[in-house]
Amino acid sequence: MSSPIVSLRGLCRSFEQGGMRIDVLRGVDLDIMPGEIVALLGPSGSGKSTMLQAVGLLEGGFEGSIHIAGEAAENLASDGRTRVRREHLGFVYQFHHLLPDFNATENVVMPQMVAGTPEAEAIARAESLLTSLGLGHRLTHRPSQLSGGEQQRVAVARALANRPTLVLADEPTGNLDEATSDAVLGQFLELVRGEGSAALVATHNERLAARMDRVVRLHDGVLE
Ligand SMILES: Nc1ncnc2c1ncn2[C@@H]1O[C@H](COP(=O)(O)OP(=O)(O)OP(=O)(O)O)[C@@H](O)[C@H]1O
Repeated sequence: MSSPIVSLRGLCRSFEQGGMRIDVLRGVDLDIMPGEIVALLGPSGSGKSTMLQAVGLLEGGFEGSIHIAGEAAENLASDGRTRVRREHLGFVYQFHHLLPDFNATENVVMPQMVAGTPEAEAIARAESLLTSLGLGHRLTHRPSQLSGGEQQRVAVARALANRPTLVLADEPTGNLDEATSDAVLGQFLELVRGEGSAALVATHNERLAARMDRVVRLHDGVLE
C-alpha cells in the first residue's frame, strides 16, 4: 500500500484581529493519497485558504505536523520549503497571476526553465498541456488577449508544467461564470487525472466538489 502524499496532524493556526485571538484551524487531520483529488469545502472565512497556505508551505505560524511525500516539512527553513514546493507542488489560484508580458506558452515554459528543464523540452511540454486544454489556437496570445476561462486554463497548464505530485487549487474557477467554470473544472480534473497528480481543491461549490474523488468539510476549525 502506498503512503500519503500529504499528511496533516493536529494542524492549528490562530490570528490576532483587533486585539482578539481567533482560532481558525483547531486540529486538522488529513491524508491525501497519490493521485487522489480531494475537494475542500467550507463557508467563507472557515479557513480553506489558510489550510492551503499551510500545505503549500507558503506561511509560517502553524502548529502540528505537515508531511509532504513523507518528509516532515513544518520546520524546514526557507530553502527547504522552496525545494519541496519545486519538487512536489503546483498552484492554481482564483485569479490567474499570469505574467502579462509573456504569451501563454511562455507562461507555462517559465516555471520549467526555473526548474532546469531544457528550453526545447519545456516548450514541447507547454504546447502539449495547452493543446490538451483546448488552447492550441491561443499559444502565442498574451493574457490580456485571452478570455477569463482561457486565462484560467493557462494557469492550470502552468501549475502542472513541472509534473507536481500534488496540485493545490484555491477556488480555481471562482471568478468564472457557471458554464465556463464547469468546463474549466472538467478539463482541470481530466488533466490532473491523466497526469496522475493528487489535488486539494478549495471551493464553496457543492456541485463542483461532487465531481472530485472525495469531499472534506472544514467546520469550526476541524474537518468533519
Ligand atoms: N493574515 C491574516 N491575519 C488575520 N486574520 C487572517 C489572516 N488570514 C486569514 N485570516 C482570517 O482567518 C479566517 C479564515 O480565512 P481564510 O481566508 O482561510 O478563509 P476561507 O475559508 O478561505 O474563506 P473564503 O472562502 O472567503 O476565501 C478569516 O476569518 C480571516 O479573516
